[in-house]
Amino acid sequence: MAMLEVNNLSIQFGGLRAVDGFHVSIEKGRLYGLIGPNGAGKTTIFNLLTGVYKPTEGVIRLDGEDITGKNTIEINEAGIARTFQNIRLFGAMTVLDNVKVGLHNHYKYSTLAGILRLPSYFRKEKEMNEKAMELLKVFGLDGEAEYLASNLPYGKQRKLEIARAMATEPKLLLLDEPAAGMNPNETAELMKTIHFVRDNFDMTILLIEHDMKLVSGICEELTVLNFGQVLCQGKTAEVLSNPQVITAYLGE
Ligand SMILES: Nc1ncnc2c1ncn2[C@@H]1O[C@H](COP(=O)(O)OP(=O)(O)OP(=O)(O)O)[C@@H](O)[C@H]1O
Repeated sequence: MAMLEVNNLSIQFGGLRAVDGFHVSIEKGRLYGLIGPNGAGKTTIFNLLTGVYKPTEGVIRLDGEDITGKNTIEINEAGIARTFQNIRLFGAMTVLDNVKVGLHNHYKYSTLAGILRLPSYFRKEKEMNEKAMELLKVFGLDGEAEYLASNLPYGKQRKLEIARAMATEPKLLLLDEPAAGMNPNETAELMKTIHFVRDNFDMTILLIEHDMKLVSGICEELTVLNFGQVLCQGKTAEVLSNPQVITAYLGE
């Protein structure tokens, strides 16, 4: 069974059909790319998959569960986590606290226990600190745990965003243009991080990216989107040599 199965997904904004009959099937553990020209509908698809928008038509299944029409919190709990085109960290919070925000789905204590500082509150806080530090270690950020997130260099902020998404223990990780604004060294480091996440967490990853070096370097399969519709789908090398794809996207 596919980890993500999408059929006939569509959304209309006024007269514009921004996503039109989108379909994809992504196996567990796959590193999958979604590419296409500006305005093709890629981010709108992420917004549909994460419940920001409700589709006009279509079905979304995650690991066999129909999640169509659920809200963002329900979808995160069902197992989809994402990062954004423009990094959205809590800049005034520490690196550690940013990861702990992601852990809150799994570590719940009552408001009363929090206000009264009951033993159960301290126990959960200690567990969360340990778990968050473990994750930061995995991402090589444990040395900066007490830094303010906004003080990290750009490449590390991206890593932290991925670490925070991973703290929610997702089944599917969505990365929206993770290499945007990165220099070549940062992009190379990011490619290692994405591979590492896939291999170590057995994670299924769907990413939107314009950097073709990253796309051809790490994506095993691709969907090319054009004017909201699937133009081409399949193994990366085959898709990138497809004449229609070269005309619509790569040759621009
Ligand atoms: N909330 C909205 N209301 C109206 N139109 C929208 C809305 N969100 C997106 N669109 C339109 O839908 C189309 C697809 O936009 P989207 O941001 O998904 O493209 P994209 O492929 O992610 O582009 P880029 O590569 O530039 O990020 C665009 O024409 C955009 O203007």
